[in-house]
Amino acid sequence: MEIKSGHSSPVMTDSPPISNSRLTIRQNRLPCSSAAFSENNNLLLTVPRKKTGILDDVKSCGWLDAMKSSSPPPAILNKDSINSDASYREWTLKYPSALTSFEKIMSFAKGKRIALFLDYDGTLSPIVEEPDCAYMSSAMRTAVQNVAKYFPTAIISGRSRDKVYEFVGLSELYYAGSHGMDIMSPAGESLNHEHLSRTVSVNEQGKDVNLFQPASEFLPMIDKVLCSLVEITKDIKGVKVEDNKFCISVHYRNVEEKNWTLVAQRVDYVIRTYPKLRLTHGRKVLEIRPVIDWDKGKAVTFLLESLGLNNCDDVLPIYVGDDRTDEDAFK
Ligand SMILES: O=P(O)(O)OC[C@H]1O[C@H](O[C@H]2O[C@H](CO)[C@@H](O)[C@H](O)[C@H]2O)[C@H](O)[C@@H](O)[C@@H]1O
Repeated sequence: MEIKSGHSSPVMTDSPPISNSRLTIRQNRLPCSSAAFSENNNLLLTVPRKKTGILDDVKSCGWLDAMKSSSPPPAILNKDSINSDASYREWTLKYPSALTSFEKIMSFAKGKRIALFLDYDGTLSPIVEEPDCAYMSSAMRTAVQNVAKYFPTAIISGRSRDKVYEFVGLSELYYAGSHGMDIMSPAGESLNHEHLSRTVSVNEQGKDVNLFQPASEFLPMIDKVLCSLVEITKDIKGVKVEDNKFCISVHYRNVEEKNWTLVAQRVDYVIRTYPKLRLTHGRKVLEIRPVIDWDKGKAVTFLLESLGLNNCDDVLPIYVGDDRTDEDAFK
């Protein structure tokens, strides 16, 4: 995709966002050398550091626990075991499924204009071992296509926008990749925002589309970190480092559990030298992204404002998602 013209940047901030700050890392710069690292795997344990990085959490087990619990084991996904799991039952009382109140939602939606926001992984596609194979079914694609005939519909994903577009393949949708940091309108639709400006680009079919990329200045840094992460994790079997354009995913789903600490240590080693990057945690994945005041929730608000659907009593935005990063949008 080729950028045709540039406009001013959106507001950015160096302060960590309120949400998702649980894994924010702020540490002193240290030289990063993968050669030195691979010569001595214990190097990290000998480097003095401030008590704010993931390594400290790993040492005190908190991080490892978080890594273990970041995706429920298959047993808990079984219907019978869900019913017999007391803590899960208790949780569902506090957070009941929207589907059990479907009639209520339908009557609430009556006469309202709906805007639909959909997460991709775990929502439109099943969670699978290999991230590159998380295909959505054609039945799901048809359902999304049908709903988009009636309501503005957007996919909001942690993946790169290109990748999620490749999976979904519907040109009539809005796409927000990289956890909302890369927003694209369908051809012929604009992203009109009162305060934030967008760029005009050309899509694969040669048609004009609008882009909004609040983290574009971080691209060179992200590219550098991507290379370092690939290099520093290459000897850990099962690690996959995924380029999500404005953010990076380090997958450990296929890594032996005994090596999870090692994955955390290596990621910490690279990231600690970049105070402008932060770390969040998804389903068996560590996600590295720029410290800007932007997330899936901000992307949803931006789209509602661009569509002229904010602050209207007759608008019902609906967000469907399954992961921690979706909580920013639920809020
Ligand atoms: O915001 P999303 O669309 O939900 O994307 C979040 C991450 O999803 C992908 O990883 C997850 O799904 C994979 C495929 O099922 C699975 O193998 C992995 O363990 C999950 O974490 C994607 O690969 C990441 O880049 C996204 O950030």
